[in-house]
Parts: sequence; C-alpha cells; structure tokens
Amino acid sequence: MNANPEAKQAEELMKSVFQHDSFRSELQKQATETVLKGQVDVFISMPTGAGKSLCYQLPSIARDGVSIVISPLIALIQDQVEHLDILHIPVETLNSKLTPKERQRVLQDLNSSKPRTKLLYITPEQAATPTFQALADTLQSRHLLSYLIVDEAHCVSQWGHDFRPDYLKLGRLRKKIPMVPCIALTATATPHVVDDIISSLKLRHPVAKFKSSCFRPNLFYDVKFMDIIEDPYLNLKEFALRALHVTAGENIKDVDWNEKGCGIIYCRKREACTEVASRLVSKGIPAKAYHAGLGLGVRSNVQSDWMEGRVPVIAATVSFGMGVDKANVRFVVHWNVPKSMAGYYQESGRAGRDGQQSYCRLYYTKQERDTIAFLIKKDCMRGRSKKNGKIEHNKSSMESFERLVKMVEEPQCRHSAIAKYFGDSPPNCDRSCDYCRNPIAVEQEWEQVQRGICANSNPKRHLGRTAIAAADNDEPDMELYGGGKKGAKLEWGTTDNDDDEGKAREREERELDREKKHRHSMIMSEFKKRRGSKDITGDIWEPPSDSCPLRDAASQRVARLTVKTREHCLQLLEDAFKANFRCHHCGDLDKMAAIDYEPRACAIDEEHAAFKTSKQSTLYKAAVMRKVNEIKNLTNSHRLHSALVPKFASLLTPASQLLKGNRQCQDECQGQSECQGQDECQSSGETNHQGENSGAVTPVEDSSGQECGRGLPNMGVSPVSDGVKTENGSTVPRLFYSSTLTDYGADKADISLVLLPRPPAPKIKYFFECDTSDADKVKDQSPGSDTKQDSVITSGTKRTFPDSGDSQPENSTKRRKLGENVASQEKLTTKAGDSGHRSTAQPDNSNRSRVVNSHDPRLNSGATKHTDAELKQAADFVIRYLMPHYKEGRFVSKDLFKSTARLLSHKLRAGGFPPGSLKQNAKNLVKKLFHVHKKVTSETEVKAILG
Ligand SMILES: Nc1ncnc2c1ncn2[C@@H]1O[C@H](COP(=O)(O)OP(=O)(O)OP(=O)(O)O)[C@@H](O)[C@H]1O
Ligand SMILES: [Zn+2]
Repeated sequence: MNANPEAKQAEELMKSVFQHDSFRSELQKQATETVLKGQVDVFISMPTGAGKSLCYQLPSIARDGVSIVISPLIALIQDQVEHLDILHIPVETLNSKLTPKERQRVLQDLNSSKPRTKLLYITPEQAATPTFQALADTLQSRHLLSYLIVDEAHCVSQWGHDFRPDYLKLGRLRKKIPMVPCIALTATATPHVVDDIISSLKLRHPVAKFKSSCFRPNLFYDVKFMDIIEDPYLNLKEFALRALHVTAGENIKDVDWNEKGCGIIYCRKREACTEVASRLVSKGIPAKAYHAGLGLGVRSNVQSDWMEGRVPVIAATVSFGMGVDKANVRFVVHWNVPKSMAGYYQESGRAGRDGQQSYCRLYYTKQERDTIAFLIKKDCMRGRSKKNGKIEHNKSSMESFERLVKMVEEPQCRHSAIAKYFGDSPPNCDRSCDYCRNPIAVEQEWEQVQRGICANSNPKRHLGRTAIAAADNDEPDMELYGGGKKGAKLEWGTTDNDDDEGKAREREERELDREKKHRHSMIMSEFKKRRGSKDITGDIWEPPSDSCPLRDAASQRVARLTVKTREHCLQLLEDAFKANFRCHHCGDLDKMAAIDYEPRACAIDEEHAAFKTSKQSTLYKAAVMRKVNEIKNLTNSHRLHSALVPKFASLLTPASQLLKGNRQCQDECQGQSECQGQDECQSSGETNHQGENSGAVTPVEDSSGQECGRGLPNMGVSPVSDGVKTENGSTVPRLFYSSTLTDYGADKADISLVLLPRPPAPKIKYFFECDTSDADKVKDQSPGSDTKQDSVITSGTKRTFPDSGDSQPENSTKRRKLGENVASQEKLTTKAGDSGHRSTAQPDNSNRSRVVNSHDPRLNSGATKHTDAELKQAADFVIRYLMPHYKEGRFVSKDLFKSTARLLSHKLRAGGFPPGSLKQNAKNLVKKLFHVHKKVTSETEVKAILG
C-alpha cells in the first residue's frame, strides 16, 4: 500500500531513533529520503542549523554496512560522536588522537564480518592514509560500504572560504569506490563552490541537489560603525541586553540564562576577547573569553559554562562555534570585521538555530577593514613565491571580503547582499535588517563615517579595496593545493581547531609587524625622495584646520615637518597610550570620565614635547617613535605609562595600606639601596624628587607612616600579592612598581605603577580642584581632624584614601608644607622650572606635573564634602557632553578643558536653570558654549557665557 517505503522508514527512524516529531522542512525530508534510496549522489546545501546531519545519519543507520563521514576537524567529529552516542547509534572515529588500543578496537570491529559501527568519522588526512585506504578496500570488497559522506564540502573548493587542500585528495578515494553513493553537505556554497564540489568529489551525474535559500528570516542583521559610536562597549552591552530580553527592572544576577538564551561575540584577536569579556563584566553582564591562548582546561570550562547557561556571553575567536550546537543563541556579534562574506554568514548563522528571533551585529571600522585587506593581500603575496599554484583561492578570499565590504560600504539590504553572494535571489527581508528597517538612517551613518575618513586621514594610508584590487591585477602565482589559506602551515586533522586558530593568529601578528615595517620603510623612502619641499606624506605644508588637536599647530619651527605628519604622529602616540591604558583598566574604563580623554591628552603632551625639543623633522619623528616604542614596551610588560598614572591617582590606595598588608614590600623598601630620596624627602617634606616629568610621585609611607618619597618606585618590587586587605576590610588590588626608573626606556623620569583592578573610584574628581575659596572653607575642618580619610591631590586630581594611620604631627606639617607647594601648582599654569624642587625642566610638561600630597588641607574630608553628590552628578553630565568637543580639539588645552568642566559643573549645581533634568541642562549649557565659540581659548570666554 505504501508507495514510498523510504518515506515510511525515514519517518519511523526519525521519531524512534532521533526523537524528532517531524522533519524540520520539506527539503530535509526529501533529501533524507533520496539519500535513503541510495540511487544517486546527493548535494545538500542548507543553512547552519537546518538539520543537514539527519539527512545522512538517518539513512546510514537504515542501511546495512558502514558509512564513512569526512569531517574537517577533530573537534567537530567529537561533537558528532557524542551526539550520536547519546542516541545509541554505533559510531566510531579514527584520528591521530586515539590511543593505539582504541584504534585497534575500532579497526577490529570494522574488519569483522558484521561490523557494529554504522558511521565512521574521519578527517580528510586520515582518509589519505594507507591504513584507511586498505580499510576502504576491504569494506568495499565485502559490500559493506553504505555511503561516502563529505561534510563541510565547501572545503574542497578553493573558492570556499575554508579551502582545505586535503579535501582534494577525496577525489581519489571516491574513484576507488565509484558505486558507493556520495553525499556532499555544506551550509555555504556559492555557485562556483557548488561546481567545484561536484567536479572535485567526482559526483555522478545526475546529482540530486537539495539547496535551500540561505535566507534566515529570524535573524536581524545590522551594522554599526565603531568610529561614530561614542561608547562602543556601552552600545554592545545595550545590544546584548536587548537581544537577551533583559529588561531594565531585572536583576541580572537572578536571570535564568537558559531561559533568556546566550550570545557570541567574535573577535579577531585574543586580547580583544579578553577585553570585551571584561568590559561586559564590568558593566554587569556575565561574560567569558575563549581563545586558543587559554589552555584546554580553561577553554573547556568556558565552553561548558556557556553551553549550560551559567555564563550567557562568550567573547571568542572564530575557532569557537564550529560544531557547537546551541539552539538559543540570541545574538552573534562580530566585534571586528570578518574576513569573508562566507565566514560572516556562517558565524552569524550560529544565532537562532531554534528559529526564534535573534540578532547579528557587525561592528565595522575602516581601520579593521584595511588590516584585513592587508592580510589577505599578504596571503596572496606569500603564495606568489610558491610554484605549481593556482590563484583561485586567493581570488575567492578577496572577492568574498570585497563583497562583505560592499555590503557595508554600499548600504543595502544585508540579507540580499548575502543571498546575492551565494547565488540566491533576493529574499523578502521584510525589515529583518537595519537597512530595510531604516535605509535613510543607515545611509546617513555611512556618510558620517565617510566624512570622518575624508577629514581625518590620509587617503594613501587606506589600503582597503585598493589593496585588494592591486593584488588581483598582479595575478600572483599561488600554491593552493599545498598551502592555501590554511593548508600550508596547519596540520588539519592532526591539530584541533584552536591550535589552528592560534597559529593563524600568530601568523597574522607577524604579518601586521611586517606591515608596519613595510609602511615605515615606504614612508622613509618617500621622505628621502621628497626631501626639500614635502613631508613624509608628500604634501606641502598646509595650515592646521580649526579642529586640529595639536599644540602650536601653526608653528613651522621644525623644518619640513607638516601638520599632517604631526597629526599622524599624534595618532600613533594616542593609539599606544590607549593600548597601554586599556591593558590595565579594561574592566572599569567606562567608569572613568577620563576614558577617552586621558590617552589623547597624554599623546598631545608627548607629541608637543617632541615637537618642541626637535630641530629637524627626522629627529622629531625619531623622538615620537622612541616614545611610541617605550609605551608599547610598557604595555607588553603590563605596566602603565607614568603619564597615565596620575589619571588613576584617585584609584590608588596609599602605599601604606599596601605596605601594611605586604611584608615583602616593606622589607624591600627598607632594604632598598636605591631609595636615595628617603632621607632627603623626610627632611624636606617634599616628595617630588623626580622633577616635572616624573609622572606620578606618590607619597610613600613605610609602616611607621614615614614618607619614603621616591622610595617605592625604586623598591624593585615586582608584582606583589594579588590583593591586600585594607583596614576597612576591602581588598586593595595588586601593585606593580618598576624596579628602576630607567628599565623601560629613554625617559629616565618615568615611574611605572600599575594597579589592577581598581577599587571603586569617584570618577569625576579628576576634574575638580577646589578653588581657593573652597579650600579656605574646608581648611578649618581638615587638619588634625580625626577623620578616617586622607585625601590626595594629583595635579588636578583629588582622591580619598583610607586613613594611612599616620599620626605624627611632624609629618603632617611636612605634608602641609608640601600641600602648599601643591597649591601653587594646582593652578596648572605653572611653567617648567618655576618650582624650586624640580630637578629637570623639560619644556611644556608642566601641566603634567604630578605631585601627590596626602595631607593637603584642602583635600581632606571637607573637600570631599564639597564635591558632593550633586556636583559629582552635574560633573558627570558636563564631562559627557564636553568630552566629544575636547576630542575634536575644540579646547586649546587640556587645562582649559578641565577648568571649563569645573566651571560648568559648579554653574549647574548652583541651579537657576529652567526646569528640566540636570542632564538636559548640562547638554544645553555645553551647546550654548559651542554655539558661541568654535574653539574655547580662554576661561574668560567660558565665564562670559555662563554669565
Ligand atoms: N527534524 C528535526 N526536528 C527537530 N530538530 C531537528 C530536526 N533535524 C535536526 N534537528 C536538530 O537541529 C539541530 C541542528 O541540526 P544539525 O546539526 O544537523 O544542523 P546542520 O544543518 O548540520 O548545522 P551545521 O551546518 O551548523 O552543522 C540539531 O540539534 C538537531 O538535533
Ligand atoms: Zn533587508
């Protein structure tokens, strides 16, 4: 009666063995039945999560004999084996990770007259071994081979994004067993890839093709431009919460993540994984990093935390996710630009496997685009030197990346762009992407980015698509079969996925280094050619724009040095400072009002210092490069640059607290011969032995409360314990001090002091020094008061400390004296050399003079009172709205920015504004200021506006 026995059998097995109620789609049903019939070779292309595995697993258990399944990664194979084990389906694998005993057991079964094994998973490398070839022969001769199944079949094509040279060898295997039905499966196949699969695997015609549209209507795609987002981490956090349906009223700690779902954030580099995860954690979202550098144990813990819903967000390199079958991934973020459209589709497709609404966001920057373009180009160039190669794979990498770039840079429906890439007709997106939802907004954002690019950068530095095109025209002679994108260096099938990723990453790092060197040598040769009239970029000196952030921007005192070059150098410094800054404070950066401002401010200072002290352009560049390298070295050795230290002064716990909690530290300090300043500082009461450029000079006390002046930085103490208990019971973070002042670069006055992580800090106090009247007001309250707080000011930075326990009046006096000294410097207008105690007088660093005084009377509890909650709140808003203007260079100096922030905040606190929120009033006030002035050049201007 049943016209289609395969259909019946398939349905029964689907229910009884696989425990599904029905086929997921008509396509899945038909494909499964066709495979089950076993009359033709089959090609199946369905999106991730569509249920491709069932199409071959079910027929494999239905037929007598063994099916050989080729899968690219051992990790993937293990997932499948585990899954089938649970379903009690006899499955085995042969790979390099098996013990000889296990291997023997598997082979024994397969060589038996009636093997128990139904599915045998192997890697393509394994398929090429003599052992396997012999096994295939014997199974074939005994008619025990059911199917040859090639999973992730796009790996066979050099047009695929994951080309695997060893997949090509499968053609030979196929030739050996021509009558065994071959099933090829993939989630991502362009028409070109489909052709390659069919021909390389020698599929018999007519091939039965089952290809569903790559359109996933439950995925909402959008693109965000990192450069125009004020706080990308905040943006990420908000996106994640929305995607996970966490409402404002919900306490994140109580959320059941198994119910809400989870998310993946893909990052290109390991550091980014760590940073993203810690940023999210600092914003209250449980997140963990996952990458090859973590070690197997950690990785597997992270993965199971995520899989089991203990941690909803994982920030991972692309090695994560292949074969991870989690249904309720509510979002996938690409924090960095993906390398190909195909990869992007595959990775983002890990969202919403359960068919529920999910979100895919791509954060895009032109800088990342250029880096990826460079890496792809390099891949091509490397292939050039190899013989017998073909260029298709590289062309495909370029094309795939170009298509991705095009999708973003020529705003269009994201789903359509993907569909077009895979040769599908445009789907009915129905507002399932940002473009279809609001095309005007998307176009405007892109225009905004473009304007930014045009205004701020030298087009010559943009490798982007130009770079790709150049490589394309060059037609490099690539070796693909022996060493395509991943094939040459990575032993696929013998390593696990993460190792591959790790190696690939190292290669990328090396490439980036080479890129930098290459750029540098190009710049230098250009410079040589143009010496005389033009600068390194080949441009004639042009006056600075209004928004130029450089100090003395219009000065032409250094011959052949242009504004553009200076801006470029400033950028290099800023990037280096940012990396240094982030390296230590990634967890809590967002809490700092100074987040964006400080690295830039330091960069402006350093650039200007180089400018002022150099007579020639080459010397200037050398000075900048020295500084950049110095900062990078510090970053690499996990130390914070001294220029940034004062920015965190409010976070520093008095050394006394640390010393109390750390005997080792005390001992070393006391026994430290280099602590020459100890006696001197005790008698003079001054701590700033380092001079103006010393960066932070923290008053250091030994256990008896005596100041040790510069002693601590010289203590030679390396990382001390991971947290020291303070008197109030809280844990003070780890502290690093550089052993000598000179151990990390040319600037002898640097002191590196790093604190990780930080105790909660009042963020806005950086910008507040009390004016004299305030100081007077509080003076009466502070000295001798039995307050449990010491306050420290650091050149415009005020902070409160737990009591150091110092009760010696002599020391208090000394410190007060120092406080007066500080007070005179607090104006921040002091010129280098003004202060007698400065040992060096390098120009123009006066505003970075860092003097820390724990007993400045102005800074005691009264002062703290002065910076009351209301003022702090006002200041928070002021800084928020002022910061973008500062970043655009609309203040002539950092000091003016600070004083403006202070004035505005006091004004706000004083009230007298039309009804409205504090936030709105702050916004209006800032607006008003810049409505009148394009650039703020003096405090008087600000006061005039404030009335
Ligand atoms: N008919 C079905 N009904 C319910 N669930 C199904 C059905 N078919 C497959 N699934 C489930 O869907 C999930 C995805 O299936 P599968 O792993 O086969 O997808 P895939 O297409 O191979 O994805 P990928 O390309 O990521 O490997 C699995 O958890 C599987 O158990
Ligand atoms: Zn759309």
